Amino acid sequence: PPSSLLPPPVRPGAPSPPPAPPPDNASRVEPPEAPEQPATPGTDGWGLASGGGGARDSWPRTPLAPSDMIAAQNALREREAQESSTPEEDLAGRRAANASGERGGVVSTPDYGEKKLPQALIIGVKKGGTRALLEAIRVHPDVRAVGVEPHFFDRNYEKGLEWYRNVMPKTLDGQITMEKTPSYFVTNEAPKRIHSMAKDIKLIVVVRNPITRAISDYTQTLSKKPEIPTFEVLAFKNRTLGLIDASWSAIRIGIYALHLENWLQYFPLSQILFVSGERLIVDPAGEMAKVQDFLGLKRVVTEKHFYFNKTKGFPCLRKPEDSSAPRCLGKSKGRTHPRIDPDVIHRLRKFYKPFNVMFYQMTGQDFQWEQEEGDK
Ligand SMILES: Nc1ncnc2c1ncn2[C@@H]1O[C@H](COP(=O)(O)OS(=O)(=O)O)[C@@H](OP(=O)(O)O)[C@H]1O
Repeated sequence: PPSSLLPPPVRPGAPSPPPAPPPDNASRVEPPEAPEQPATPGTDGWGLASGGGGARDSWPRTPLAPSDMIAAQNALREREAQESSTPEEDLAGRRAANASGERGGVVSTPDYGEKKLPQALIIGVKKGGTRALLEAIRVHPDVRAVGVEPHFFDRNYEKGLEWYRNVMPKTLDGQITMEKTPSYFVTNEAPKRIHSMAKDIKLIVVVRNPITRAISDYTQTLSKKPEIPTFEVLAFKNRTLGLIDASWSAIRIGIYALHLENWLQYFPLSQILFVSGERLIVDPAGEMAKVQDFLGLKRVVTEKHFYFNKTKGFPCLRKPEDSSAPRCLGKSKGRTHPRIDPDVIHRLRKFYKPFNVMFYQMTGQDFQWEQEEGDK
């Protein structure tokens, strides 16, 4: 199997506990609740939440790398751990949406009901399109989702299930509670922990061409830390020999077959939905139909909820007539990727191909990444 081609993953040390997230602060619907689990004093509580899959949660580099590389990589990792994928950063026009007390075209339910543990999770992948998916599915009146990433099963697990439940929005009978934390997909302990909470939970993974995903991941880091080495430098253990550094998290996260193997020890394939990150952009309604079917929901989110915003280059959620606020994701999505040396792309294609093929076999879905240019 492809995993035998890889160096064994190095287990990271226990991460330091991050600040506690506030309750559903992304609910665009209801008036804010009094925080039962306030953010740690002196921190912003949320701004430091990872965009998911940062190296801290997964795969530090091997000690074989030269020391200067390790220093650069450590710096990188620290920065990745500080990446944010909060709705504040991701969503344009959220305040306006809040002010109008409206929720993606669906009139909100007031703050009734009770907080429940999630019945469905978006577990990955980082930079796959997870924010777009969450924002689209929460338009559905039978879905309530926490907008921020709770990172319960990777960083906050010791806080316990009651803490986790408190992070969730209140739901009415029949509504599904959801959250997204893209780093779960690459967290070794996550499947076991999630299984012990709810073995019938539904899991959603948004996957994207691993090469594009890696470049997107790198671009995010670069935007915060312009002095990091080039993608080409970080991608190789030995460029002359063409040896890809599979321990760099940007590369490692894209070895989907490897991570999936871990999930399949605990969950049947039928409990996992794989959403194409590429199709989520070109046919959001089509992908949302699959998501709603998988969740056992009526197909409420359809073509009429989306329009293609040419300026952004992405689909955005349509607003109801009485509101002018845009519902496109913010500027942290759709950053311009740096141009990567075509030889490096070529080498990465060769590297990922066996893993991609294995992933297609495991899932029974062909995501057609071999047909793509590489970085799109
Ligand atoms: N509708 C819409 N609007 C904007 N962006 C969209 C959309 N659908 C998918 N995408 C793609 O989502 C990519 C970011 O993925 P994530 O939201 O999973 O990132 S994160 O892990 O939460 O940081 C982001 O990656 P980059 O383009 O590389 O920034 C987008 O390509």
